Amino acid sequence: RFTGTSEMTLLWLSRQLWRHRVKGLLVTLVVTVVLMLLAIQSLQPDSTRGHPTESKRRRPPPLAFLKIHKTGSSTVQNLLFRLGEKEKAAFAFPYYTYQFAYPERPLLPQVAQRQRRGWKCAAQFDILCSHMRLDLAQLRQVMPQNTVFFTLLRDPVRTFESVFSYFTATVPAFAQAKAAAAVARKSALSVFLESPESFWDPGEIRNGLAKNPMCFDLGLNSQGWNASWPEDLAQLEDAFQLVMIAEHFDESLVLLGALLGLDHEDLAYVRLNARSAGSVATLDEGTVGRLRSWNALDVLLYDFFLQLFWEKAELYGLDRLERDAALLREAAERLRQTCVARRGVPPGDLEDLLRPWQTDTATVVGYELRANLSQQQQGRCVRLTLPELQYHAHLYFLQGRLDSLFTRPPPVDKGEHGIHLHRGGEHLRGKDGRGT
Ligand SMILES: Nc1ncnc2c1ncn2[C@@H]1O[C@H](COP(=O)(O)OS(=O)(=O)O)[C@@H](OP(=O)(O)O)[C@H]1O
Repeated sequence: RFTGTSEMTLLWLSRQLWRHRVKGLLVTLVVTVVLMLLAIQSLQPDSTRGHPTESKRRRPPPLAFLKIHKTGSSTVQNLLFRLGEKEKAAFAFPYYTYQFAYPERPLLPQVAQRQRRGWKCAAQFDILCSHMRLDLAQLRQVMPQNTVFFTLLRDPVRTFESVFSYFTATVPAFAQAKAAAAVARKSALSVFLESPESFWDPGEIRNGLAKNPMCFDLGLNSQGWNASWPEDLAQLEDAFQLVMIAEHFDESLVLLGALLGLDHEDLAYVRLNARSAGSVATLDEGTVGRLRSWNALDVLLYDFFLQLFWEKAELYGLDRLERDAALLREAAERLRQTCVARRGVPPGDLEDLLRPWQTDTATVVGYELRANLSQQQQGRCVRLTLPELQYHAHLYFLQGRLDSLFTRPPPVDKGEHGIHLHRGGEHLRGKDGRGT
């Protein structure tokens, strides 16, 4: 796909990256950064698509999307990345990484640190959509006053199953259940659900996702029922102009489009970060019941916002919503037909640029693009399928920040090859918190 020296370097780097995937922490991080730089520089600029409304369209307001784990949030983030890149938006990114100090919440220091270090910073941010644990007060200080806040929820049973599968090795409560399951010769999830309390230490912050993960990401007290719950929900209802629902993804996007003045072409997407069928557990009725009871606050949260969602849908008009969702599906299907040769592609078959981050316990599939795309189509199609970490790296580069990674290092460990990396090299750390 890429030509000449760049192609040979890429091939070499690809092999190195794959070979050292598990053990080569610092070396691989350096390789990853260079690889991203080379590959991403090869992307053609996303030239405007020239549909009739393009020139007349008003610029969307500033946006803050709370990216809640395992709800379909990477699909929405990709859409915002594409939109923001086209509009030359200023992204409020975390410092050298893809998430805001998760699961801690020092959002402001992370943003301010960049400014202190002299990175090019716009007067105000247009889009914030990286993982964080919500802290409304800080978020309001970072983003302009007229920011539109929105987020996405997913059925709590499916969300937890996905969280468990993806983070089995890194959430301590899950890892302990996995160890016990190996002895009992059962699945880690079923062992965990038999007695979740016995694996769960609520004082361990890395266990945040182990119970009511959506509430946790929303910054709520997610450990159990508490008196402030109704008030907390009311605050969220106040703060978020839209809470989308993954089970009604297209309808949610139509409502988002109406809120932001976007059309179907802007909203077209492919489903990102999906696990292979083999990584998804089949849940019997008993397991579903146990999942719902362990995640009772997430169930309440979801039911509350599902009702609100339908109220918004009724205001929009249910028939109109279905019509517009059908048009969006058509636009998305056209784009998929143009771009995608094969979906559900296992990681080993994907080129590095398009390979989603993998964990030890879940296989995440991706897309193979059609051959013979024009340069313009290639730019658009690569962006459509570009996984979260790679797209972060690309936008960092565009905003002149990856450059700073090499020329203006923060206080650091000195990595191999004499290149300074931020401590632990979080910049391109994997989504389970380990290096690549
Ligand atoms: N459009 C749409 N509709 C419904 N569901 C979707 C959609 N896009 C992604 N997904 C599913 O969301 C899961 C990935 O979620 P995230 O991208 O939020 O994960 S992450 O926290 O950023 O790693 C992942 O779920 P699992 O496959 O069950 O793990 C995706 O399949």
